[in-house]
Amino acid sequence: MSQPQTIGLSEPETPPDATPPEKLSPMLEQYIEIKTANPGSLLFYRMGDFYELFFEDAEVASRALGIVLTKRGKHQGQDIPMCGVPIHRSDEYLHRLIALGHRVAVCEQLEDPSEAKKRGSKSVVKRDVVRLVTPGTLTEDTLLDARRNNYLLAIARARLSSVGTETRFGLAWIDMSTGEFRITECDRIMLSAEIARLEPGEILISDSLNTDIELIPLWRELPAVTPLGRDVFDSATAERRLTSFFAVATSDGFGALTRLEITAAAAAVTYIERTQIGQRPPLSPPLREAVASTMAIDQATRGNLELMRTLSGERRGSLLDCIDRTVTSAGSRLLAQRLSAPLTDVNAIARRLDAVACFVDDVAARADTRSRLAAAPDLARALTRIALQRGGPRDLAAVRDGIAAAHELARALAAIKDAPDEIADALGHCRKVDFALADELGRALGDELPLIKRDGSFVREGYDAALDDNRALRDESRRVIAALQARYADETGVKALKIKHNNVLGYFVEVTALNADKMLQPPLNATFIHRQTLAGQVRFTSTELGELEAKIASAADRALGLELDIFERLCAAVIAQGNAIKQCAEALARLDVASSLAALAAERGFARPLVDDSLTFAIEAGRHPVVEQALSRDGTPFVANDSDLSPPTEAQAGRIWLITGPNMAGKSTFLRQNALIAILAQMGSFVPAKAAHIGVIDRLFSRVGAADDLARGRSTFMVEMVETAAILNQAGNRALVILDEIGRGTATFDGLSIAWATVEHLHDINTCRALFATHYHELTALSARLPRLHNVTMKVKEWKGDVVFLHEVVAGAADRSYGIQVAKLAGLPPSVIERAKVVLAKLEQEDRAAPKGFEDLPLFAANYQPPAPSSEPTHERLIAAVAAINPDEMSPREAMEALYNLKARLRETDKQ
Ligand SMILES: Nc1ncnc2c1ncn2[C@@H]1O[C@H](COP(=O)(O)OP(=O)(O)OP(=O)(O)O)[C@@H](O)[C@H]1O
Repeated sequence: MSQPQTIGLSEPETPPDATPPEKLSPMLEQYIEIKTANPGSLLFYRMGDFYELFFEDAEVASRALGIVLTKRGKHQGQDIPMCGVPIHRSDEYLHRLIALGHRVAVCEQLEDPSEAKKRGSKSVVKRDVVRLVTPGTLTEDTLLDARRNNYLLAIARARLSSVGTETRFGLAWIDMSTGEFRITECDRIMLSAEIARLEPGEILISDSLNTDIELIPLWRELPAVTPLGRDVFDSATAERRLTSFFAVATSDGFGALTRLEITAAAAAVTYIERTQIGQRPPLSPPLREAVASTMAIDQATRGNLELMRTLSGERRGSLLDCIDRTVTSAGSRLLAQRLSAPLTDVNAIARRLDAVACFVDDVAARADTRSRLAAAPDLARALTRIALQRGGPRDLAAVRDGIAAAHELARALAAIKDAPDEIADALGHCRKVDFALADELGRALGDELPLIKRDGSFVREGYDAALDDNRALRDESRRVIAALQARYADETGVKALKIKHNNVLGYFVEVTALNADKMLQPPLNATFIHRQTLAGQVRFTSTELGELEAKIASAADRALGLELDIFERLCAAVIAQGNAIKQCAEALARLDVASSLAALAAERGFARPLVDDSLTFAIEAGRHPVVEQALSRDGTPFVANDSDLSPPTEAQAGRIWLITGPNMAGKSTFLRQNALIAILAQMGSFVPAKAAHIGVIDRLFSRVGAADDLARGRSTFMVEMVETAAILNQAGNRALVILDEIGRGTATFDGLSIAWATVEHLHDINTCRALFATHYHELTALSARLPRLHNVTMKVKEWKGDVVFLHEVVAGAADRSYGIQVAKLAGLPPSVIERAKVVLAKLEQEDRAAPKGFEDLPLFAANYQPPAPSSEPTHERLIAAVAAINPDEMSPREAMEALYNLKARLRETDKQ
C-alpha cells in the first residue's frame, strides 16, 4: 500500500481544479463546494433515488465497483465523468469501497425538492454531508462481520528523554458499533503486538507518526491507516475534547489516565465526532487496560499458531474456529477478543474458569442458557444504530427481544445454587435493564417489520388511536378508489379500465390504446383528462381522482408522520436506558462465552487447568485441539502427550525440551499444542488435556515453520533470524518459547551453529520455559552441559523398510532422520528413492571415516573456550575484531554482516 495521505477533517484545502468557471450549473456549483469541504473521500451525492459520483470520484468508483461510467455536462471544456449507485444497493457498494480502503462522504438531500422549487425554478435542493464512512466507523450489519469487533485505534506518541530514544505510545480503541472503548500505554516493542492483538479496522495516527522513518514499514503493513492533522493529537486540548464528548467536568472519573492515554482517547473521539457529523454513538467511558494484564503475543506468533485464522488467511481451520460454539454474534466477538488477549491475572482467569466449570457441571442450565441465547439478537449493535439515528424498526425489535431474553434467562438461571461471581454478575445486569421498556416496545411494534422506518406500517394496530384513525381514512380512501374504478369501467363501458399509481403521475386511469379513442371524444373527454400515451396504453386523470388522491396522500402522510413520531419516542426511551442495555448486552455475551466453552469442554473432553503464579508448566496427556478435530473426522485417534517444563526444585528458571525425530513424526504438532493449551488456559477456557498446571506466562513466542516475506524483501532465512532475534532479546523467565527447526534455512554448519548458540542463550540468559524442535541431532549433546535441557524424541517404528509414526513423545534422542522413508511415503519415484539410499550410504561412510568427530570441533564442543591467542598478528586482529562486536547493539542484518566479515577474514588468515 502506498503511503497514506493526511486527511484534512477540519481545514479543507482547495483542489486546483475546483475553481468554478463562469457558467457552472447551480447543482454543480453545490457539488464542488461540498466536495472541496470533504477532501480525501469519495463523495456520494444524493440525487433522487441515486447517489451520484462525479469527476475523478466517478472514475475511481466505476473502476472499483465495475459500474458504467457515463458523462453529464461539461466543466472547463471537458465532459464531466459520472456514475451512480442506486440507494437500495448503496450498502453493498459502500462495503466494497471501504474494503478497498476508500473513505466515503455521504451527502444527502436535506429538504424535499418541492421546498427548493418554492425558492424558484433554478434553485437547488439543500444538501450536505451527513456522515463520513470509514473502515473504523461502520455500524450497519451489512457492512460488518457479526463475529468480529471492528476497532478504530488511535495511536499517540511521546518521547520520554531529551535524546528521544525512549518512546511510549498511548493507544485508544473503540468499537463504534458496540460502544466498547479502551485505552492503554505501551513501548515500541509492544506496539506491534498490541496492533496484532486488536486487528483494528482503521488506525489513526498523527502526520508526524505517519512520516516517521522508523515506523513507516509498520504502517505499510497495515490495511487502513488514516493520518490526521496535528490538532486531533494535540495533548494540550485533549482533556477538554474527551470530557466534552462525555459531557463530564473532568476525566478523573475514568481512572488515573496518563496524558498520553488521554491524547489517544481524545483523538479517537474527535475523529468519531467529525466523521459522524454531530451524531454521538453511545460509547462506554474509556476503560483502562493495565499494562501487562494480557499475555503478549506478537504478530509472527499469532500467525504461526493460527489463532484467529490459518496461514492462508481463512477462519476455517483456525483455533478460533475450532473452539467457537457461541450462539450469538456478541458472544462470538467476545470469544475472539478473549482468545486474542489471554489474561495474566490468575484471579481473573480463575473467575472465568469458575463460570465455565459451573456450566460444565450443570448440564441443564447450560442447555437452557444456550437455547435461550440462540434466540437473542445483537443488542449492542442495534442500540448504537438507534443512538446514531441510523436505526430502523427491526433495531427496536432487537432491543425488545434482547431485554426479554435477558430477563427470561435471569429467571431461568436463578435456580443455580452458589452461582460463581462471573455468572451472578452477568445475571444482575440482565435483571437491571427495565423490562417495562421491552413491554412498551412489544405493544408498539407490529409483527412484520420493515427495514427502514420511512416504509411505515410498523406500529401495531391499537397502540395509538390517532394513528389508527388516519390509517382507517387512508385505507378507506383506497376502497373508494376501487369503487371509483368499478364505476368508471361501468360509465365508459371499458371493462379493462384500471386505476393505477406511480411516483410520477400519482393515481391515473389506464386503458388500452384501442379503448382510448372514445375517452378522448365527447362526452367522456369532459371527465377524463389525457396525461400520457404509451405504446399499448393511454393514461388519464380526472378531477374526482385528483381530489381523492390528495385526501389519500394527506391521510397516508399523517399516518406515516405519526408512526415516525412514535418511532422517535421509542428510540428516546431506548437511548435513556442505553447504559443498562449495553451492560445487559455484555452480560449476555459473557454468558454465551462461558456456556459455549463449557459445551466445548464437555463435547471434546477438555479439563480445567490450574493457573497460578508459579513457573510450572506441566501438561498431562495434552492434545492439539485443531489437529485432533481434523483427525477425528476420519476416525483417527490423536495420541496425547505429556510435557513438563517446570523449573527443577528451587530453581527460578524453566526447562527446555529439545525434541528430535523424523519429519512427519508430530514435532510441530506437539510444540504448537503446548502453546495453544497455555493460551486457552489463560483466556479462561478448559484445555485439551487430562490435567494442566501452568504458571502464568507473560509472553508467548513461537517461531514455527518457514515462510518468505517477499513483500518486505526478506528471505526465509532472514525472517527466521529476525524472529529469533526478537525472542532472544525479549523473552524473560515468565515467557514460553516455541522454536521449530531454527537454522534450517541456511547451510548445515551455519544453521547448526546458530541453533546451538540459541539453545545456550535460552538456557543461560532467557531462563524461560521452552520447546525446541530440531533436525540437528548433534544438539542433543548439549544436555550433558545444560542442566535444564531435556532430550525427548518422537517414537517411530520401522516395519519392512517403512517408517511407522507413533506420535508418542518419549525421553531420549532420535537415532536417525528417516528422511528417505518419508520421501517414499510422499510418493517420490522409486528410482530417486533408490539413488538417494546409495548417496546416503556413501555420505554416512565418509562421515565415519572423517578424521575428526563432530564433538571435537571447537565450535561445537560442549566446553567450548576461545582458542589460545595466537602469536601471529593476523590472529590477534581477528580476535580483536570479535572482541569489538557488541551483539546487543546490533540489528540482525548487522550481526549477519559481521559474521560474514569474520569468516572472510578467517579464510584470509588460513591462506597465509
Ligand atoms: N499426537 C498425534 N497423534 C496423531 N497424529 C498426529 C500427532 N501429531 C501429529 N500427527 C499427524 O502427523 C502429521 C505431521 O505432524 P507434524 O507436522 O507435527 O510433524 P513434524 O514432525 O513437525 O514434521 P516436519 O518435521 O516434516 O515438519 C500431522 O499432520 C498429523 O496428521
